[in-house]
Amino acid sequence: MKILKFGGTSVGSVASIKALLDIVEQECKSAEKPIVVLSAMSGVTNLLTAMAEKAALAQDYSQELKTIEQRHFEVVRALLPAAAQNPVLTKLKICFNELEELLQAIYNLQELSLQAKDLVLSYGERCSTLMVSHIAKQKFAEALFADASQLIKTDSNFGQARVNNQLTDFLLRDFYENHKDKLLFVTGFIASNEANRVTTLGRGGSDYTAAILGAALDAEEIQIWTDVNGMMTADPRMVRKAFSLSELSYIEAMELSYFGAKVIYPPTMTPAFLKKIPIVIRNTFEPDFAGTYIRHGAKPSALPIKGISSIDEISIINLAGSGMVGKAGFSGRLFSLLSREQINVVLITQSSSEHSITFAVKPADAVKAVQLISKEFDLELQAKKLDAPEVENGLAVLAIVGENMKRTPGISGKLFHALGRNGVNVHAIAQGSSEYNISVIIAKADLSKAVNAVHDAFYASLNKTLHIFCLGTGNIGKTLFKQLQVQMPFLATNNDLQVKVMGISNTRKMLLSDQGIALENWEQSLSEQGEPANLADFVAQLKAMNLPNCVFVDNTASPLPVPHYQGIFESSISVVTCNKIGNSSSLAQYESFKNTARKYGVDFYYETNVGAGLPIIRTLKDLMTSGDKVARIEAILSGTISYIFNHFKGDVAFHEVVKEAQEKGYTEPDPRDDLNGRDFMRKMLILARDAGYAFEEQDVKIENMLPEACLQASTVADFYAQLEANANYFKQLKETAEQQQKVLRYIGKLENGKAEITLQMVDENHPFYMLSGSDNIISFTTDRYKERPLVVKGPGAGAEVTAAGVFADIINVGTSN
Ligand SMILES: NC(=O)C1=CN([C@@H]2O[C@H](COP(=O)(O)OP(=O)(O)OC[C@H]3O[C@@H](n4cnc5c(N)ncnc54)[C@H](O)[C@@H]3O)[C@@H](O)[C@H]2O)C=CC1
Ligand SMILES: N[C@@H](CC=O)C(=O)O
Ligand code: NA
Repeated sequence: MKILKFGGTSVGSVASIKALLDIVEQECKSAEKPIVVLSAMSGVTNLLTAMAEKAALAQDYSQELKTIEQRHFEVVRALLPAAAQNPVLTKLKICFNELEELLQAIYNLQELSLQAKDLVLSYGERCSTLMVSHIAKQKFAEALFADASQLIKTDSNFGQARVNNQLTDFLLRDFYENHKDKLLFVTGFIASNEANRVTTLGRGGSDYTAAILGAALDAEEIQIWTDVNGMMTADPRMVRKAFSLSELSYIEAMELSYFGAKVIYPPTMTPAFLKKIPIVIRNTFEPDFAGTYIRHGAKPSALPIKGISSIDEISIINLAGSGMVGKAGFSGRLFSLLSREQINVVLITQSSSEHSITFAVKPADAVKAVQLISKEFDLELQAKKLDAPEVENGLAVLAIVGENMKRTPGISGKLFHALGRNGVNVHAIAQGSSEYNISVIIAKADLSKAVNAVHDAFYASLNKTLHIFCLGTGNIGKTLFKQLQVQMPFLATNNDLQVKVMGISNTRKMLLSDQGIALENWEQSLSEQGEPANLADFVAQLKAMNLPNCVFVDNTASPLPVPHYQGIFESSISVVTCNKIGNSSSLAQYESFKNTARKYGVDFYYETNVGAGLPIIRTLKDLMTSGDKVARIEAILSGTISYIFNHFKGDVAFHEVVKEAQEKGYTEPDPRDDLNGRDFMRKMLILARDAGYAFEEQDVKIENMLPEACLQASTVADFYAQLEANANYFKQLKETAEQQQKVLRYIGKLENGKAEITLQMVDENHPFYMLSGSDNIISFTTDRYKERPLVVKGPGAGAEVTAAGVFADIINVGTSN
């Protein structure tokens, strides 16, 4: 025989009751009839509580009473034929009249005892079960209403009564023996004490009723029918990727439901565990879904943890003082005091020196706990053997749960890495000695980010989500979006990575979306849904989203985003940038970015600052971190000038080649920055700094290759006009080189603590002679690459290769998370 328990949402509406009866009908096809246990209609227990509290304050509660009546009557009218309605409505009306009298008595006394409250609450289950059992009679003539307050016996701990198992088992077996032929509909949640006063089994106690029945009657299975697909890896309202678990052990289910996963009431597990009766959690609204099995000998899963649970509101109390050291009775006194006063301690941690204890309670209990402690330990406080208790509010608990944890090393490492990497500060840690649960206390504001980050860390096969925020939708920004869009399926399959663009801004518009922006039509979304751009707001909003695994991508050529990097790092967000301004401004700022990123455990990647996508920054970093010493760097690092010199041939005019370079996307947004050597200077400066030189801008000497009038041009149009006007100067330069069978090269050199960029004519013996297109070339002469330098060469400008470099940096953040 099976026990089928239906929760509040399953008896909450006409449609759900129909679904419930279909499920019961299906079960009735098996050899033995099931026993059905029901909760109150959803929301009714809350209404009953509110009414009782109002009555005790002599306030009007008639509206709530009317609502409860109407909800029951509506169901009866919808599900029973007219002729069958009256007897049921009458029975319900009698119940509501009794309830009203009871509330009137509370109103008159202006006093609400726990006993009276239990009696008020009992009407929820009694009315719903009475109603459903009568509706069921239409399908099953043998349907019978059974009031569990006559069958389950408890002590007099009203509100959370403890079951007298022996007597209860006896009564239940006896009742079942005599009613085996009936289809029993039993009230959940309620019981009675020795004096036959109604008691309740604690909030969510209908699950417990099902387990008590199951254990007493040796049921083959206890089914808990609810409105979700079983127990999930995390709260699906917080973690979109949470998924249903197919199987759990009793202990895992207990640990998961203790913190938050309110799918099953934790005490339910004990009777089922003792009798090894499987519990299965199923969804009334998706009856075909197999649900979650909680059973003895549950197969250990391949996953190191089963789930993540949380409590979103908690306070911690810190107790410290010399009086606690070695005092065996101290914790005993403390915790029996709290238990006596019904303060539930959620978690405890104690330092090994025994000098301090931290424990967590519900915020509503924190003040009371401090008062009780202050009174109980008055002497110790006065003698300064104990410091005044400290309360910290606004906290949450996150716990990872799983039996496999104790067999798998590195679990806590992974947990703390995910938290640290995302800037989640841990206030306290507790690990059960069972090692089924590691709990951390964190700020409530960080909970959602933390649960998502931890979920991503442990369920890697589900694809980790990298949240990116992009500034700049120009040449590079646009190309990056195209590349990302094409590559997304590959990343999901091969890198277990999902890249979501959460925000885009240019100088005109900005758009942030917590769902992510689809890259197929980002331009349309930005123009139609975007707000006027405001950089400070954009940064403030992306920080406030407090998402895990975040990257800020600066694809602008503007100085304005740069001052925000610092605060972005401090919010534990990585930065990827092709904008050279950040790293080539003051040395102090360059160092501060590096140090802050390191301090907050995030990445700062800027490969495209030098040589676009060519692996130059990375190569230098590898040389430096492996202890090599750079003796000399020689390089051509302006793709634009390289292109110009490679194409300034024959009759073509200089300014026309410059124009071509701009049209091909090699130049800076302002081509003057390339031709006046400024862009090259920035690259040399960044390289010098990465090679360990404390350089400022003026330490890189630039040999100017333009006539003065070109340098003085005040607009880009004027610049082109001046290039044209000085055509002869460039022509001469070219011809001089050609006459000597040489080519023009703009070459940077860093050696002996000096950096310079010079215009040179080189012959075919020079290693930089053979270049084409927008090629960059760099040679590193180091302690280890002494005889023959390490050379990197290839296209060093252009939207495709630059966006690809930014892309690779983003993925490197994703995979180092
Ligand atoms: N073109 C190339 O081959 C390479 C370019 N880079 C760098 O790439 C960066 C971008 O270059 P392009 O895409 O060609 O520039 P672009 O001028 O085409 O685009 C710049 C974008 O940044 C946006 N922007 C500017 N200031 C902004 C602000 N304060 N807030 C929000 N958005 C802002 C603009 O609206 C525009 O969408 C530059 O820093 C450049 O040095 C780096 C390596 C190679
Ligand atoms: N404008 C730059 C682009 C790469 O940084 C160049 O020409 O090299
Ligand atoms: Na590069």
